[in-house]
Amino acid sequence: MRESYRSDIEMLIMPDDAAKRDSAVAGDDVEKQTSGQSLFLNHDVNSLAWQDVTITVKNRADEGRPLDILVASSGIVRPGQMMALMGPSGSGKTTLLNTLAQRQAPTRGKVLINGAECPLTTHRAVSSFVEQEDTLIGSLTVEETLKFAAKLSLPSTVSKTEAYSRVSSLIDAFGLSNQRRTLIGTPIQKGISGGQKRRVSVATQLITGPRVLYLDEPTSGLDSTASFEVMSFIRNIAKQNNLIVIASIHQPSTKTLELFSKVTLLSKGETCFYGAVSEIDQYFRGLGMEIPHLTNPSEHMLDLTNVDFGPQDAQTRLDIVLEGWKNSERPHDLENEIRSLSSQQVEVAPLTTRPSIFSQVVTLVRRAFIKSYRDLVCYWVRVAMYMGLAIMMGTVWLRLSPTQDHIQPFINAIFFGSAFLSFMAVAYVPAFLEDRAVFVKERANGLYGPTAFLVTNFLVGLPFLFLIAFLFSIVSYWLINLRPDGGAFFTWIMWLFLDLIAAESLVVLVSSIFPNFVVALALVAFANGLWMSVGGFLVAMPVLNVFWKYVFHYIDYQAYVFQGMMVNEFKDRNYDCEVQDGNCFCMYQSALQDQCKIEGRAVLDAYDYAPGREGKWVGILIVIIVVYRLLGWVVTYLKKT
Ligand SMILES: Nc1ncnc2c1ncn2[C@@H]1O[C@H](COP(=O)(O)OP(=O)(O)OP(=O)(O)O)[C@@H](O)[C@H]1O
Repeated sequence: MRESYRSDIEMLIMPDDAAKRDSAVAGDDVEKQTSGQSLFLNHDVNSLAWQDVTITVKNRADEGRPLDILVASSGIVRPGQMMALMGPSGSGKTTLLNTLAQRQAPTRGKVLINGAECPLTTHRAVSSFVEQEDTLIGSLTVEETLKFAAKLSLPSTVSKTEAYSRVSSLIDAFGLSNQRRTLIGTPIQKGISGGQKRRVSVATQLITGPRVLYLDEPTSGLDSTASFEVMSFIRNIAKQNNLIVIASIHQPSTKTLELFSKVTLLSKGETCFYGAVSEIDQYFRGLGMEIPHLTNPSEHMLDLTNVDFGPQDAQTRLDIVLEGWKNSERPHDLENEIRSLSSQQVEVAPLTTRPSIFSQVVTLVRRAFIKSYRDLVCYWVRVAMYMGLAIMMGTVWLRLSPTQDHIQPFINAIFFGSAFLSFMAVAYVPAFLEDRAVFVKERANGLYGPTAFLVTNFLVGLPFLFLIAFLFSIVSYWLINLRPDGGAFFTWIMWLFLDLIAAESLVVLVSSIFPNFVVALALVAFANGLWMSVGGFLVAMPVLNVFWKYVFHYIDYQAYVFQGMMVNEFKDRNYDCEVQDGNCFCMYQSALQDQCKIEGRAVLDAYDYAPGREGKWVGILIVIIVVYRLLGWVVTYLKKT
């Protein structure tokens, strides 16, 4: 069942326009009117060409000797045209696409816009790159996804009305009007189809009105019908807006191939064919390699150029294709066509007015807020888990009494509460990695940087962690019967809150260094095990050997939380000693011994946790949190993938 989300948070995203849209853009009529209209007509870029582009790498398999993975590739694409980069796996499609998009510098040759080489900033300003993997946020609707993309990418000079109009036009142009308020979808909440997801991904890249669009395998993972649908929408938009589209594509169906204007066919980095789709048939017939009746031309071209899985004479056949290309007039004609391009620097407004970090953080916080209250797995399952833990703890250590035989269970409950809750932060690893994947993609597209990402992550985490600390404590604190005092209760919540922030900061740091689910999970679990062991409770400080003490104990955030909670429990509470046959036996010696009681401070003395140092411990915890976060920022800043 597809859920239709009435955008109750619309006012949050684009308040003015949500209201206007409700009155103005509600019906199908308007949708029909807007579809087919130009979204952002390209007036600036009249050609994208590449000339003799060669990429040489150090061959991993041959002691780093030079290896050409792309050899003297040339081509030209004009406005309204869509070019397919085709070839068998490993033929160099992605390498060429990345080079054209200036994500990779050519060893030799040039990439020209309007016949001239242009600076990277200009190229970025006029183009967009759609990655192979969709990294959409599953708990947002189609419309919200585009609105947030608009908010993050459009300069402040673009008015809200204009931004909304772009979003609306894109939704219509990509045939997503009926899915406007449907969720993208998560593993447990069904959303739009795979093809529709691809269309949303492409639409988000068109918000800024690029003139050139690069697509890395836009149809991968889609069946032939969905592939055709996705490419048809892109083709129509390219035609209507005079856009230049270049897509690497593996094996399009005949119908999908016909949507393209041109094809570059590669094998082992060399050009096998470059030209109009309509010329494929005639060209290969000329080589004596006619496309057999009822055979898909892409399949035929791949068969001719694939030497990995082809028949024994595959290499001979490929040599004929390569020779055929070199000996034809075509490379020469292409060279002349590129040379004849009148060199003219592209004029585009530099993106100097990007949204400020503050505005990016506000947008990202709003987006994360929506995600958090909709994404069951990410947040509510974790809340449920902590509540289960609270009930478990509260009932295992049920209603302890202030007597000496319950002193140890109290201490154990404090240790378990602080250590295990911190340990459970491992459950945050998948959610963080998911957010990070979205960030990596959005950063590559120039939307925002590590500061906005990590500040948002921190801010969004705070209320959630406070909620967990509060709900967990409200159940477990009173069931266990920890010191029954309002002030003590809120102090306990404060320690738990700091504990959870530190634990989550550790998750952010570790998962940023190792952005792999299993590795991050194992390392966070290991680190928590380490903090438990060296905290001073399981192995008393005088016994703990100097290595663990001086290298790890003093940076162990769990230790400060445990000490703080111990002081909170024992500082102002007295415990009854045991009376046997009228005699009083006290486990701890204190000033109240003559009243057959133990002063809680005597317990603290035994652990050397003198009250009065809580402020310092809170300070140390904050420093640990800040250091984790700063290190997380440094790693994220340096690590681009
Ligand atoms: N340092 C290197 N040493 C050896 N080979 C390399 C090196 N770097 C890249 N290659 C090879 O260059 C070729 C081009 O890779 P590219 O990813 O561009 O191909 P592709 O056509 O996009 O493949 P696919 O369809 O599988 O994505 C591959 O065969 C790759 O193994």
